[in-house]
Amino acid sequence: MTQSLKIGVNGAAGRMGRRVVALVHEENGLEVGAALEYSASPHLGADAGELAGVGHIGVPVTSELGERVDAVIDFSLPAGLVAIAKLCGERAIPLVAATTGLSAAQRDQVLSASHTAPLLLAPNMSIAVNLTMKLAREAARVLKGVSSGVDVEVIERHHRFKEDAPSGTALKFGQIIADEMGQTEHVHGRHGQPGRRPQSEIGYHALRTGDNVGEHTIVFGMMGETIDLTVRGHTRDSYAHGALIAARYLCEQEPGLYTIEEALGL
Ligand SMILES: NC(=O)C1=CN([C@@H]2O[C@H](COP(=O)(O)OP(=O)(O)OC[C@H]3O[C@@H](n4cnc5c(N)ncnc54)[C@H](OP(=O)(O)O)[C@@H]3O)[C@@H](O)[C@H]2O)C=CC1
Ligand SMILES: O=C(O)C1=N[C@H](C(=O)O)C[C@H](O)C1
Repeated sequence: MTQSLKIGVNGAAGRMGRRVVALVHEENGLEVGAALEYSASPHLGADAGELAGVGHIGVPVTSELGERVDAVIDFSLPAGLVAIAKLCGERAIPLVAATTGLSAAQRDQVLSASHTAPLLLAPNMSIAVNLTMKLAREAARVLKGVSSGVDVEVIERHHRFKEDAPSGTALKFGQIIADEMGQTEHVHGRHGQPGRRPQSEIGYHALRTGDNVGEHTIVFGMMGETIDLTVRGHTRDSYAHGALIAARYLCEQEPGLYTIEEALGL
């Protein structure tokens, strides 16, 4: 019988971390190896399964990465991701890095783990979202030839507790489209008298309401017609499920940087 993969969950007491703990616990071939939080977390010592609502699993929340962890899944804060990436790099532990809102310097620090460990850094682990990114790339490729111009706007909605804006996913949608269409300016909201809209910009609009788990609409606005590409999360399990697939995938790879598209087979 093959041994289960032991998964460390960084940010284990958070909204995403709890769902990752629950899904790992329930999935054949995976078990929760460590439930990590920062050293001043009020949840230290609590049982991770009880926090996640799946009953006692005998894994206390801790700030120390234990001895036997086969892979780590991180949904925390930028500082938490930087710290766990350093550890994973030092110990050659595969890392699925899902935290968003990193500065350029923090991103570089995280990426350096890929020299010694398998690493996947993506702002969205959902199959539906990553498929929609492929559709957006294809739309941008075709529409860049429209002579009367195409206005691209990215609208995202998230829960009131989200700390970064716009979402990492919105920024990635924008980057994918700019890579195809060539926009050079990324404009965040508009007010006052910004004047006529130039073709060189992509606009971003971040809504924060209630308990929305994540919704993105990419608007391709033209003279005479509009395309809206929308993808909506219903529960956080769409992200958690993709992160589990990514962790299994990384456990079979050499050190290096991998994409969520590769892990999901898109
Ligand atoms: N890539 C993807 O598919 C997705 C990414 N995300 C991203 O994941 C991140 C977490 O989201 P969410 O779960 O909603 O946020 P939460 O705030 O609910 O969870 C984050 C958890 O990390 C803890 N934490 C804070 N600092 C550290 C640290 N240094 N080390 C370890 N843990 C720490 C927080 O503790 P405390 O509350 O005490 O500060 C909290 O328990 C966000 O950046 C979000 O954008 C979210 C969904 C999908
Ligand atoms: O904070 C969230 O909730 C989410 N964050 C990610 C992001 O910033 O793109 C992914 C998802 O939209 C949920």
